[in-house]
Amino acid sequence: MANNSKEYRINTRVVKVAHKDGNKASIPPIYQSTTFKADSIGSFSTQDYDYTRSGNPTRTVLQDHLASVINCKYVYAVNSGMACLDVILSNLKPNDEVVAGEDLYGGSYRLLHFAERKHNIKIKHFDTTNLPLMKKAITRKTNLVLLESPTNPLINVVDVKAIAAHAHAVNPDCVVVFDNTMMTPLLMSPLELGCDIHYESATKYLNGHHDIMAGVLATNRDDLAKSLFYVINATGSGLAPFDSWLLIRGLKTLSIRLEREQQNCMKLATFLQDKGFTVRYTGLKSHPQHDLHFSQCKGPGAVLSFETGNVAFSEAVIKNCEIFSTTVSFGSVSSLISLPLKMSHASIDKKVLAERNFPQDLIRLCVGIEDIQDLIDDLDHAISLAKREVGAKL
Ligand SMILES: Cc1ncc(COP(=O)(O)O)c(C=O)c1O
Ligand SMILES: N[C@@H](CCSC[C@H](N)C(=O)O)C(=O)O
Repeated sequence: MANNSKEYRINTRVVKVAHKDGNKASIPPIYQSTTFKADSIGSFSTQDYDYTRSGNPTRTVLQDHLASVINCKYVYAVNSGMACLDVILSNLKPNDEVVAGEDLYGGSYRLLHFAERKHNIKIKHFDTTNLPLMKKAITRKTNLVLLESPTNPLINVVDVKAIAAHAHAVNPDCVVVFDNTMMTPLLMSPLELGCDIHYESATKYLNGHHDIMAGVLATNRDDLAKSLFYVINATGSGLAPFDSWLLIRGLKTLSIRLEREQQNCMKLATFLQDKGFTVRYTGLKSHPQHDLHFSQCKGPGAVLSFETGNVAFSEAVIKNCEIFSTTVSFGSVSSLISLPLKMSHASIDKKVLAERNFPQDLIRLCVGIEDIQDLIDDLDHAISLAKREVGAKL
């Protein structure tokens, strides 16, 4: 895969989309075509494009662009973040063992256990923040390790370098996979920390406008690239041309969006902490893994969660917000608020959530680019109304 602008810094690479167009269009054209003509029957098998499931020029521009942003050898764009994990799991064999976090995004948890039931894969969950425990859990029998950091929505931080190094030391064939949805390539480089596959839901920050579903898989390993592409082509999960084009467009503003979202998020975290709530955000010095986070990331991201101590109160805060809309997802220019237990993480069995002490009152904020004073006023107003409605002494 071409990596044309490696010499530039990431904030430039994210804007500079390399492409060749016969008409010198400044923006890459959308090849809204499922098929491509063969010069002759003989040339069919050697031409770059024959059928969009196998490859499409707009998707190629996106993938090359992302390879430049991520600074890696191979990128594949697929039709959702979950499709990334599905493609990865499709390469496992019956009885293969997966070690994953117990604090994973709800949809990832659901897909892992679907694969366990359907393909007879063994899934083991551990507290990934506990390094000695992880070192015991990952053995020579472990075929795949799945990590997320900071986790969604508990904002727990994982020592990625140490876990990847251990996994490869005990089993050189173990594939270490990292879900980088919360950080993006701008804030974290999982491949440089020793992971074999970096994937993320491009539905979130990479696109940034909540108008497409997409996923991105990145690797430097030739063997893994081959097996990932095999599944994408065989199953048809490659990203459609128009969505690829929209993602190219969205990506160009990633760096300024993220900068503003992080500034806003930091101010909201401080505001909520000053109000007396228990805030989970790596940008706060009070986060127990603040230093570990900043040893592997360039910023805190723009998702925080906080506990109020009272489920009814949390629900009332959410209901009374006006700018923060009650919506799942994150990474968009607009701010969102949600109750993970009943929304983004509702796909995890209630019993499992209870066993893991998942806070029922946990509110998640996904911070956008609006005026910070309006965001603070919106939350402040919602908190005041909630106090009146629920009568909580907070
Ligand atoms: C951390 C994380 N990974 C993966 C996904 C899945 O992405 P998608 O919704 O694009 O399938 C999500 C959210 O949906 C997520 O929050
Ligand atoms: N109904 C959806 C819920 C998606 S949650 C999306 C996002 N990852 C988040 O954390 O908000 C489902 O069943 O997957």
